[in-house]
Amino acid sequence: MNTQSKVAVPTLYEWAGGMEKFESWTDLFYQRVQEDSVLEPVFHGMSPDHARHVAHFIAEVFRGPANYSREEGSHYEMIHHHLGKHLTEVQRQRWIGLILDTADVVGLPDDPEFRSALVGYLEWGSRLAVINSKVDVISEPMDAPMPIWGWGETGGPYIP
Ligand code: HEM
Repeated sequence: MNTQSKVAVPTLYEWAGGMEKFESWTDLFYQRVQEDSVLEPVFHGMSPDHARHVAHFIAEVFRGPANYSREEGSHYEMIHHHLGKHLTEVQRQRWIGLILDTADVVGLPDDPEFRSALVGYLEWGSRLAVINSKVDVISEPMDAPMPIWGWGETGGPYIP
């Protein structure tokens, strides 16, 4: 019997393991970026807060606490960071490959439902980052809301 409907469905943030998990993920990812020949030039000289801000951004999108939008930026500002960077598809694919590999290294959940949602979000967000990097002005309003991501159509969380 499928008992899923009788239990509260966790958010992606909760299922991932909370803020420490997001922070350890992006910390290690941006350390590895600095050793990657394709990505190092893209992120050369990035702010020491970069990894933490990206962790807080994704955690908030996954329905975690609003650290990013309360203290560190907004959806509009996040887009602004990508403007005029002229990111390429080769760089995006390396970014996706490395961040997913790092998800395995730090032990983010690897069940099919979570990974489907994670990959869906990273594909969506990274493609928008590339699109935004080709323009110099943002078409979104300054008060554009943060995106919200959920389990999607897979019906998660995965129950073995
Ligand atoms: C889901 C996908 C993505 C998210 C959520 C995201 C999020 C962010 C955030 C929050 C910042 C601001 C960091 C800060 O405040 O210091 C930022 C900056 C930046 N991102 Fe992304 N990003 C994504 C994809 C990408 C991709 C695919 C690339 C390149 C391949 C990229 C390149 C950059 C660069 C170059 C900056 C500016 C770094 C600097 O301050 O020098 N981003 N991103």
